[in-house]
Amino acid sequence: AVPAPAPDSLRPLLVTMYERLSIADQVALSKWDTRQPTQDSAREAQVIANARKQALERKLDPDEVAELVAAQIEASKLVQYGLLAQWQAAGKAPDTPRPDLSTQVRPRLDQLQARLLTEYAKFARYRTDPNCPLWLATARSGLIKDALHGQGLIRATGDLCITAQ
Ligand SMILES: C=C(O[C@@H]1C=C(C(=O)O)C=C[C@H]1O)C(=O)O
Repeated sequence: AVPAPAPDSLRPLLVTMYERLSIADQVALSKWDTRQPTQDSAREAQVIANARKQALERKLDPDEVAELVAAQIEASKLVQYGLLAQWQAAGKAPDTPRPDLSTQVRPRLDQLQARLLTEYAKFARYRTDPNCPLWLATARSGLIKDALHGQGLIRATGDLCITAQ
Protein backbone atom coordinates (compact mmCIF):
# COMPACT_ATOMS: atom_id res chain seq x y z
CA ALA A 1 0.00 0.00 0.00
CA VAL A 2 1.11 3.55 -0.66
CA PRO A 3 1.71 5.37 2.64
CA ALA A 4 -0.52 8.35 3.40
CA PRO A 5 1.07 11.62 2.24
CA ALA A 6 2.33 14.06 4.84
CA PRO A 7 -0.20 16.69 5.93
CA ASP A 8 0.33 20.13 4.38
CA SER A 9 1.07 21.56 7.81
CA LEU A 10 4.38 19.69 8.21
CA ARG A 11 6.56 21.55 5.72
CA PRO A 12 5.81 25.10 6.94
CA LEU A 13 6.49 23.94 10.50
CA LEU A 14 9.89 22.52 9.50
CA VAL A 15 10.69 25.56 7.38
CA THR A 16 10.10 27.78 10.41
CA MET A 17 12.24 25.54 12.61
CA TYR A 18 14.99 25.63 9.99
CA GLU A 19 14.76 29.39 9.71
CA ARG A 20 15.18 29.64 13.49
CA LEU A 21 18.22 27.36 13.21
CA SER A 22 19.72 29.51 10.47
CA ILE A 23 19.54 32.50 12.81
CA ALA A 24 21.87 30.53 15.12
CA ASP A 25 24.65 31.47 12.67
CA GLN A 26 24.13 35.15 13.46
CA VAL A 27 23.86 34.45 17.17
CA ALA A 28 27.17 32.54 17.05
CA LEU A 29 28.89 35.36 15.13
CA SER A 30 27.75 37.89 17.68
CA LYS A 31 28.96 35.64 20.51
CA TRP A 32 32.30 35.11 18.75
CA ASP A 33 32.81 38.87 18.48
CA THR A 34 31.73 39.67 22.04
CA ARG A 35 33.16 36.51 23.66
CA GLN A 36 29.80 35.95 25.27
CA PRO A 37 29.03 32.36 26.29
CA THR A 38 26.71 30.38 24.03
CA GLN A 39 24.50 29.37 26.93
CA ASP A 40 22.30 32.18 28.27
CA SER A 41 20.00 30.57 30.82
CA ALA A 42 18.17 33.79 31.74
CA ARG A 43 17.27 34.42 28.10
CA GLU A 44 16.18 30.78 27.69
CA ALA A 45 13.87 31.10 30.69
CA GLN A 46 12.32 34.22 29.11
CA VAL A 47 11.86 32.50 25.74
CA ILE A 48 10.13 29.55 27.41
CA ALA A 49 7.96 31.72 29.67
CA ASN A 50 6.87 33.66 26.61
CA ALA A 51 6.07 30.41 24.79
CA ARG A 52 3.91 29.23 27.71
CA LYS A 53 2.01 32.50 27.66
CA GLN A 54 1.47 32.30 23.90
CA ALA A 55 0.33 28.67 24.29
CA LEU A 56 -2.36 29.67 26.77
CA GLU A 57 -3.59 32.46 24.49
CA ARG A 58 -3.89 29.92 21.67
CA LYS A 59 -5.46 27.20 23.83
CA LEU A 60 -2.45 24.92 23.36
CA ASP A 61 -0.95 22.80 26.14
CA PRO A 62 1.75 25.01 27.74
CA ASP A 63 3.91 22.05 28.82
CA GLU A 64 3.85 20.62 25.32
CA VAL A 65 4.74 23.98 23.80
CA ALA A 66 7.50 24.53 26.37
CA GLU A 67 9.03 21.18 25.30
CA LEU A 68 8.77 22.11 21.65
CA VAL A 69 10.51 25.45 22.20
CA ALA A 70 13.14 23.86 24.50
CA ALA A 71 14.02 21.50 21.63
CA GLN A 72 14.45 24.54 19.31
CA ILE A 73 16.76 26.15 21.86
CA GLU A 74 18.84 22.97 22.18
CA ALA A 75 19.06 22.75 18.39
CA SER A 76 20.23 26.37 18.19
CA LYS A 77 22.99 25.71 20.72
CA LEU A 78 24.07 22.57 18.88
CA VAL A 79 24.58 24.65 15.73
CA GLN A 80 26.26 27.48 17.65
CA TYR A 81 28.74 25.13 19.38
CA GLY A 82 29.51 23.48 16.04
CA LEU A 83 30.13 26.78 14.25
CA LEU A 84 32.22 28.22 17.08
CA ALA A 85 34.38 25.08 17.07
CA GLN A 86 34.89 25.42 13.31
CA TRP A 87 35.85 29.07 13.66
CA GLN A 88 38.18 28.33 16.56
CA ALA A 89 39.92 25.67 14.47
CA ALA A 90 40.22 28.09 11.55
CA GLY A 91 41.35 30.94 13.79
CA LYS A 92 38.69 33.19 12.26
CA ALA A 93 34.98 33.62 11.74
CA PRO A 94 33.31 34.59 8.44
CA ASP A 95 33.60 38.25 7.53
CA THR A 96 29.87 38.84 7.17
CA PRO A 97 27.79 41.69 8.64
CA ARG A 98 26.84 41.25 12.29
CA PRO A 99 23.35 42.15 13.36
CA ASP A 100 23.16 43.11 17.04
CA LEU A 101 22.04 40.23 19.27
CA SER A 102 19.65 42.01 21.60
CA THR A 103 18.20 44.66 19.28
CA GLN A 104 18.08 42.70 16.01
CA VAL A 105 18.61 38.95 16.30
CA ARG A 106 16.55 38.15 19.41
CA PRO A 107 13.55 40.20 18.22
CA ARG A 108 13.66 38.13 15.02
CA LEU A 109 13.64 34.92 17.10
CA ASP A 110 10.67 36.28 19.07
CA GLN A 111 8.76 36.97 15.86
CA LEU A 112 9.44 33.49 14.56
CA GLN A 113 8.07 31.99 17.74
CA ALA A 114 4.52 33.18 17.02
CA ARG A 115 4.76 31.59 13.57
CA LEU A 116 6.18 28.40 15.05
CA LEU A 117 3.19 28.07 17.38
CA THR A 118 0.66 28.80 14.64
CA GLU A 119 2.20 26.08 12.50
CA TYR A 120 2.64 23.69 15.39
CA ALA A 121 -1.07 24.04 16.24
CA LYS A 122 -1.97 22.88 12.74
CA PHE A 123 0.35 19.88 12.83
CA ALA A 124 -0.15 18.81 16.47
CA ARG A 125 -2.88 16.24 15.81
CA TYR A 126 -0.60 14.31 13.44
CA ARG A 127 2.16 13.81 16.00
CA THR A 128 0.80 10.39 16.93
CA ASP A 129 0.18 9.24 13.36
CA PRO A 130 2.17 6.05 12.65
CA ASN A 131 3.44 7.67 9.43
CA CYS A 132 4.82 10.70 11.28
CA PRO A 133 8.47 9.50 11.40
CA LEU A 134 8.49 8.75 7.68
CA TRP A 135 6.91 12.10 6.80
CA LEU A 136 9.44 13.83 9.01
CA ALA A 137 12.46 12.07 7.51
CA THR A 138 11.30 12.90 4.00
CA ALA A 139 10.47 16.53 4.75
CA ARG A 140 13.76 17.07 6.59
CA SER A 141 15.90 15.76 3.75
CA GLY A 142 14.37 18.37 1.43
CA LEU A 143 15.54 21.25 3.62
CA ILE A 144 19.02 20.50 4.92
CA LYS A 145 21.89 22.62 3.56
CA ASP A 146 24.80 21.10 5.48
CA ALA A 147 25.61 18.39 8.03
CA LEU A 148 25.64 20.67 11.07
CA HIS A 149 22.28 22.29 10.31
CA GLY A 150 20.99 18.83 9.48
CA GLN A 151 21.92 17.63 12.96
CA GLY A 152 20.29 20.75 14.32
CA LEU A 153 17.04 20.02 12.52
CA ILE A 154 17.14 16.42 13.77
CA ARG A 155 17.48 17.77 17.32
CA ALA A 156 14.74 20.35 16.76
CA THR A 157 12.31 17.67 15.57
CA GLY A 158 13.55 14.84 17.82
CA ASP A 159 10.32 14.55 19.82
CA LEU A 160 7.88 15.85 17.24
CA CYS A 161 6.48 12.43 16.38
CA ILE A 162 5.01 10.41 19.23
CA THR A 163 5.03 6.81 18.08
CA ALA A 164 5.66 3.48 19.71
CA GLN A 165 8.79 2.03 18.15
C1 LIG B 1 19.97 31.95 20.58
C2 LIG B 1 20.69 32.21 21.67
O1 LIG B 1 21.55 31.26 22.27
C3 LIG B 1 21.06 30.28 23.18
C4 LIG B 1 19.79 29.77 22.64
C5 LIG B 1 18.62 30.44 22.91
C6 LIG B 1 17.45 30.29 21.99
O2 LIG B 1 17.52 29.43 21.09
O3 LIG B 1 16.43 31.01 22.14
C7 LIG B 1 18.55 31.31 24.02
C8 LIG B 1 19.64 31.53 24.80
C9 LIG B 1 20.95 30.86 24.59
O4 LIG B 1 21.12 29.85 25.57
C10 LIG B 1 20.67 33.54 22.30
O5 LIG B 1 21.53 33.77 23.17
O6 LIG B 1 19.81 34.36 21.95
